Amino acid sequence: ACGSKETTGEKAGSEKVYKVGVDTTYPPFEYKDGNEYKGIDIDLINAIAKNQGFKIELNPMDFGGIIPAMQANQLDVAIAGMSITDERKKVVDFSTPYFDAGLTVVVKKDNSNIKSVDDLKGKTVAVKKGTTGAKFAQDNASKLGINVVQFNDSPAMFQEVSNGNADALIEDYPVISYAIAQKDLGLKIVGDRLNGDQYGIAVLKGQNQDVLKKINKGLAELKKDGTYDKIVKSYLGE
Ligand SMILES: NC(=O)CC[C@H](N)C(=O)O
Repeated sequence: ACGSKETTGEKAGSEKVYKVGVDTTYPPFEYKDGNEYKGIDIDLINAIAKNQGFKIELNPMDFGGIIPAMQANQLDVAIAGMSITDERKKVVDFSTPYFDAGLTVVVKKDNSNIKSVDDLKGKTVAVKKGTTGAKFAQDNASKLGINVVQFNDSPAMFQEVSNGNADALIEDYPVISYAIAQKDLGLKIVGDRLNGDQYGIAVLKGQNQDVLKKINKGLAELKKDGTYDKIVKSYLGE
């Protein structure tokens, strides 16, 4: 009876709840269904936290705000269909890759002039702020001769092409193919994937290394025991 009560109290009171940044609207990776957040990323981070015994709290926001929020110490972790890039590696540390994505060009279904990225000369291309798609468009704007317009979220960007205000958009292949399969957006994918982006879970560079280790360990265990495949299949089918 010497001090055990105090120790227990301290431990319970100081348990860290990791703040996890997620994209607001990015099915099948994250989306709101009623009051509940769902998606591959949501199920995955919950399963990792359960497997490794840490607590999380979801913080949905526009994708472009996630890395700035990490830098302002408002988030500990991010899982947001975030592509692993060398540029981002200067400010965040990534987990091992957990999903193969890659960028693709999307146009209106009845557009027969744009068959690939090479047909975009003189066209207006919609992108989402802070994404690898936005970076691709900006980096290649003069080479491709495109006019780039930016949006805060994917649905707004899709809408811009659906309603004819922009000629094309750039989005991650699994996201736009899921969106097109879910409902008729009047859009189609053209050409080959522009790159081989892979998704990673991020922490601020040099920070939260303990939880990053747990994330990698949890990810490996969930891949081995079939949980990872089960989660992906529950959204994407076979
Ligand atoms: N949530 C997103 O829109 C992510 C887009 C892209 N994978 C990126 O990392 O920039």
